[in-house]
Amino acid sequence: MRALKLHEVSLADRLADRAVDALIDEADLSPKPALVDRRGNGAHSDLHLGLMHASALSLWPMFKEMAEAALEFGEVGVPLREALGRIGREGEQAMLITTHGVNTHRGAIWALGLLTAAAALQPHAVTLTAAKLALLDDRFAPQPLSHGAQVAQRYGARGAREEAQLGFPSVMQRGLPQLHKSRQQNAGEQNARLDALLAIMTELADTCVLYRAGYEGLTTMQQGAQAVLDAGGSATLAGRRQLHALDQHLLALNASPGGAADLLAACLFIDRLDGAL
Ligand SMILES: CC(C)(COP(=O)(O)OP(=O)(O)OC[C@H]1O[C@@H](n2cnc3c(N)ncnc32)[C@H](O[C@H]2O[C@H](COP(=O)(O)OP(=O)(O)OP(=O)(O)O)[C@@H](O)[C@H]2O)[C@@H]1O)[C@@H](O)C(=O)NCCC(=O)NCCS
Ligand SMILES: Nc1ncnc2[nH]cnc12
Repeated sequence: MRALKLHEVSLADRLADRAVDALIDEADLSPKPALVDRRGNGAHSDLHLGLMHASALSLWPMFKEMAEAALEFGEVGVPLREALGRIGREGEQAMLITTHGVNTHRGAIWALGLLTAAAALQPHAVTLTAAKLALLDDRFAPQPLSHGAQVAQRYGARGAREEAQLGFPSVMQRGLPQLHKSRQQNAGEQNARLDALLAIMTELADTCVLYRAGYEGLTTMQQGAQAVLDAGGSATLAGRRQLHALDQHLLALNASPGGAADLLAACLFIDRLDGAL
C-alpha cells in the first residue's frame, strides 16, 4: 500500500499563522482597558471584535509574503526593507478593503511585519534583526502627516518607528518579563496576558492615546496600568478593581491604547516563536 504523502507546512506559512494567531488572541483578550475585546468596542465607534478578526485574517497572505521575501533576500539590507515596505502597503490596502476603510491594524502591520521577516531571517536574534530592518530607509515610503507624526511634533514622543528601531523595549523589557512572571505566579493565562499588556502600558508613549487625549491621557494610562500591577495584577480582586477604574478613566477621556495592543500581539508572537521554528 502506498504511504500517504504528508504536506509539509513551510516556515513562511507557520510564521504567518503565528502572527495572525497573536492578533486574534490580542483582540479576544478581555477585559482590556478602553480597547475592543469580547465585551465591546472600548473607546471606538467604528471598530468591533468581528472586524478585528476579519482584519487579522486578511493580513495572513501579507505576513507569509514578508517571511518569503526575507528568506529570498537572505540578509538585512535596503532591498529587503523596501520589499517589506511594498508588501506592508499592499497589506494595509487589503486590510482597508476588508474593514471598509477603518484602521484596525496599521501599527501591527509594522511591528509584526518586521518581526515576521526577522524571525524568518535570524530566528535567534529576532528583535535585533527587526530593529536593523526598521533603521533602514525605504525610498518609496510615503511621508504623510500621520497621527504619530503630529504627536511627535507636538510632544516629541517616541512612536511606533522608534519602538521598532530600539528593538521593541516595551515588549522585551516590560511585556515579556511580566508575562513570564505572572505565569510563574499561576495567575492563569488570560490574566498573565492582561498583566503583560499593562506592563507595556506603564512606559509606552502610545501615540494613539496622545493624539486623542494628550498628556493627561498618557499619564492616566501609564499610572493606571502601574496601579493594577502594584495592587497584585489582574488575577487579584484589588488588581481587578484598579483595572476597572483604568477602563473607566480611559473611556472618559476617549483614549484608546491601540499601540499597546499591537505590542501585546508582538509579545505573544515572540513568546510562541519557539514552537513555530
Ligand atoms: C512607520 C509607521 C509605523 C508609521 O508610524 P507613524 O507613527 O508615523 O504613523 P501612525 O499612522 O500614527 O501609525 C502608528 C501606529 O502604530 C501603533 N502605535 C502607536 N504608538 C505606538 C508606539 N509607541 N509603539 C508602537 N506602536 C505604536 C498604532 O497602531 C494601532 O492603533 C491604530 C488605531 O489607531 P487610532 O488612532 O485608534 O485610529 P485612527 O483611525 O488612526 O484614528 P482615530 O481617529 O480613531 O483616533 C491601529 O492601527 C493599531 O494598529 C498607531 O496607529 C508605519 O506604520 C508606516 O510607515 N506606515 C505607512 C504605510 C507603510 O509603509 N506600511 C508598510 C510598513 S512595513
Ligand atoms: N483591541 C484593539 N482595540 C482597539 N484598537 C486596536 N488596535 C489593535 N488592537 C486593538
